[in-house]
Amino acid sequence: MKPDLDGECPTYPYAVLPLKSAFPEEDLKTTRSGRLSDASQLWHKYQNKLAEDFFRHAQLNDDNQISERLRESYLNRCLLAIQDIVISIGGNPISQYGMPEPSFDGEHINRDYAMEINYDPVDLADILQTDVSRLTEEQRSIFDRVCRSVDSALGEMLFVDAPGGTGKTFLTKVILAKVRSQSKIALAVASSGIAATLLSGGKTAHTMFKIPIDLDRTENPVCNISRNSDKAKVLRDCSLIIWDECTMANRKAVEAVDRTLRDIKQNNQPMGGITVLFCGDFRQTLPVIPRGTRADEVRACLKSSHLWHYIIPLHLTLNMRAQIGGNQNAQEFSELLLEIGNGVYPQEQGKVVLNENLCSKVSSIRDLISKVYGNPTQILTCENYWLCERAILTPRNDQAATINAEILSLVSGDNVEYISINRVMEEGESTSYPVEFLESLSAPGLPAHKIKLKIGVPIMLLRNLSPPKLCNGTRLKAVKGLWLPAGTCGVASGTVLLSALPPSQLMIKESKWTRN
Ligand SMILES: Nc1ncnc2c1ncn2[C@@H]1O[C@H](COP(=O)(O)OP(=O)(O)OP(=O)(O)O)[C@@H](O)[C@H]1O
Repeated sequence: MKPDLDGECPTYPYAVLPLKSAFPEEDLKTTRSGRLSDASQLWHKYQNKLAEDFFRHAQLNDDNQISERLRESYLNRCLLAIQDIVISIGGNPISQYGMPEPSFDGEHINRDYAMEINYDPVDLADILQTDVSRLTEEQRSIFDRVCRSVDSALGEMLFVDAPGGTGKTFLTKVILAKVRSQSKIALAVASSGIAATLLSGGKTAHTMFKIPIDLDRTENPVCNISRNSDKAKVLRDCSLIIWDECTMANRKAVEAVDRTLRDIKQNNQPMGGITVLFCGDFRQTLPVIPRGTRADEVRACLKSSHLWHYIIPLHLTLNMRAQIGGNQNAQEFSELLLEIGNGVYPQEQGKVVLNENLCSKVSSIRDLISKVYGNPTQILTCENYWLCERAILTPRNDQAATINAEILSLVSGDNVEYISINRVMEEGESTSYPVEFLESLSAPGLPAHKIKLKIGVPIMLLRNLSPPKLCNGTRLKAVKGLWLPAGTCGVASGTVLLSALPPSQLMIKESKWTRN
């Protein structure tokens, strides 16, 4: 929810924003600050329209007219669903924004289940109508193979080896639409939050399957899902799982899911007999093992799992990104990436040298910045799409800090400095952990002790404080309110997110920081 920046109480249920187009403009009475003035009146006027999907399900199930009692019950379910969205965005129930309070009496709604079966049939039909005929021959053959496995409940495990740009996202979207259009459950997961946002209904594998964080604690980890839970019901009825970026997943995570599914489905086939489509590219990043060697990474990857023997490999080879753009350099670049990934591209002292036609060489960080952003002052006024099209990537945090400092110095405006709390939780330990030591720590996935921001500069979110929308790696832009605890940001892809990030208490267990 929007923080109370200009002295008025927050009254706008922002979750209704996506539904805005459903309401006639004249009914969207807003206050001077752009907030909805009477959400309750809007609900009473449009409740039947908003609850259409719930009524449709009731009619499909009961095959007759809905009684008044049932109608009330479905309206209540609709309110509960809206409340879920509002809470996921702002953390407050809808009654705080003037909407009627939904009742929980006698209702047990399996929200996980409802989410997986409530895909809009019109959207699914649209995808199928436009995209199935566009599949290339190799995409079509994988599509047919997966559909056959789902239709005949073969419970196969398939792996699509898909180098970047070969149309894996496009293909998985069509497969998901096909299976969901048959009123079956198809779950879409990815190993990273950013990849999950590209999948329809996608979640990270850890969230979906409640995979334990510390996989090394036990030899045979299992997921934290009990047989009688709501989640277990979803998994029991699931027909297909698509797992993107499986090549980055620790094999123990996949094995934990396998054990859990066998148990929940009481079926000793791999993955409890559910068809699973793994996607990924072993030429790209393998599982990250902190301070691990190359051998540790290889040992942790899916290919080293006993499950790999059951997996049927399939391949996407045609680079659609290069094909569609018709850009010769894009084709050459995709071939070069494959050669590097396959380890056959020549190296000079452990480094690869790129052809001049595929890159521009720069001699300093300032040159690099001007190559990417032109005059950095335009960052302040540029459109979000311009910012979305450019980024500077670097493998190390210290290099990122240097580049950030340089860009900040070139952009006009005042620096606002944020400093993390630099005290230990147990006062008695303060002599072992002096302030200077705490300030020098640089934890993975967390900002440094001191960060500087200016209005308008792009920021990358390091921690998913509010998944799935704000997952790790989401790019934000500081738009106003930098004096707030953590600023008010807009998502760089265009949607303005009116949300103050809550102060968090995070605990990091890192043996390298234990002082003797
Ligand atoms: N059969 C197709 N017909 C038309 N366009 C396609 C087809 N397959 C893929 N594309 C387009 O090609 C581009 C690359 O596809 P996509 O993003 O699915 O690839 P990807 O393998 O997921 O890439 P990456 O791994 O780099 O994210 C996209 O613009 C996509 O819309």
